[in-house]
Amino acid sequence: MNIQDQKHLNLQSDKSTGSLSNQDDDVTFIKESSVKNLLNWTDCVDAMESALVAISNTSQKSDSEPFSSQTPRTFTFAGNKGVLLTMPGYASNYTLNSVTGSDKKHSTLSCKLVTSFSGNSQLNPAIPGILGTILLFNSDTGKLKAIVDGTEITAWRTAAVSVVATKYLYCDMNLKNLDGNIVGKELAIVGCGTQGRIHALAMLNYFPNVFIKVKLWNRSLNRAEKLKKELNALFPEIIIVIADSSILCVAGADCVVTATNSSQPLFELKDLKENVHINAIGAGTNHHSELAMDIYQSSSVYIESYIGLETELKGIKEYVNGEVGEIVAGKKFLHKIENSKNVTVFQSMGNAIEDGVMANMIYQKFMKN
Ligand SMILES: NC(=O)C1=CN([C@@H]2O[C@H](COP(=O)(O)OP(=O)(O)OC[C@H]3O[C@@H](n4cnc5c(N)ncnc54)[C@H](O)[C@@H]3O)[C@@H](O)[C@H]2O)C=CC1
Ligand SMILES: O=C(O)C1=NCCCC1
Repeated sequence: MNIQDQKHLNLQSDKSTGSLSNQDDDVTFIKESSVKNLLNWTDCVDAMESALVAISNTSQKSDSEPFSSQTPRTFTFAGNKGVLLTMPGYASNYTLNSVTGSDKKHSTLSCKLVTSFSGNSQLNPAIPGILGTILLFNSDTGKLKAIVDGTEITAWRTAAVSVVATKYLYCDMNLKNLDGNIVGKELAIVGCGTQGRIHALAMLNYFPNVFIKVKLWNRSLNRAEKLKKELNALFPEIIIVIADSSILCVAGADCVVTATNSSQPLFELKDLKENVHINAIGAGTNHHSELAMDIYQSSSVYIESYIGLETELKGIKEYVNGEVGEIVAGKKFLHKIENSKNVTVFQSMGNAIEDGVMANMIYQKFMKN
């Protein structure tokens, strides 16, 4: 039997081996196509809102409040070809409102193993540069309970976290005119690979009727053209254009997503209009190389976790105003910088708690089916 087709993967049922033995010990394997079938933006954004709140609470203060614990992720380099990251985390007392209701509290112990090999896009056929697997453990016994494909989850959870950040950090998101009409906004997608594409889909699906125009830029034109075609088919009412440069892409935009491997800034503060919100996703030599330093210096900057800040975002540490989860939970108000262009930046990095919460959300839906 093809292992991919099994719902439950009995790792070993022979007692003589001393390994896993009965029904309760079955390890559930959730393959990529099953994960894809169970993903939707409402559930993902709802789950990521819970995850971000749990991230911002790092100790247990009561029996009911969400909290989490995690260590900095590790990086094992495979020469100069790529890297393997391990991302362990524990999240407790969080809810998955849209999936299991607001009364059910979840606890998740997990570890994502994820590789990043940027050369994968040059293979024939190409495969994703970021490939992940998430291990879910029983959080009472520590026993492995599920292996969930993490490639699609990584893409969706990153975009869903950006949606939450946009919802809470983009001050201009209440877009009604005095006459009650919505003011059409412009979205710029800088980098049209896996992350650029999924961010475009997330933003346009989650904020319907907000964006009337999307500008795309990619280093190689064919990727921008491919995304334009896909978006035209899905959102015929929205104007989709390809920009000639990253600077022209962000000019006049209200909301920007950067999702490249660029080690050099793709634009500066002067290239942006006022009140812009930026979701900076990609990583070059470090995680904040896509935006010029003057943007961080004069914007309200939010991240997922202070843990990542210490280890991976040292270069912008002094400009960070808080975690998105602190704003979501109402622990902090959005920081305003006087006499500035009122730009907000969500500096994304990826976080183990997001992966654990997403994998559990998928697991809950999978087991219901
Ligand atoms: N913040 C987070 O949680 C996550 C961040 N990432 C990061 O996001 C970035 C994009 O990832 P994917 O979309 O999966 O990769 P991808 O390979 O599918 O797309 C990358 C895009 O960036 C463009 N690009 C590459 N080098 C460039 C350069 N020097 N200048 C301008 N454009 C360049 C390519 O043309 C391509 O379209 C990567 O840096 C990755 O590490 C990925 C997953 C999660
Ligand atoms: O959080 C993740 O997953 C990743 N972040 C940075 C790039 C590799 C994947």
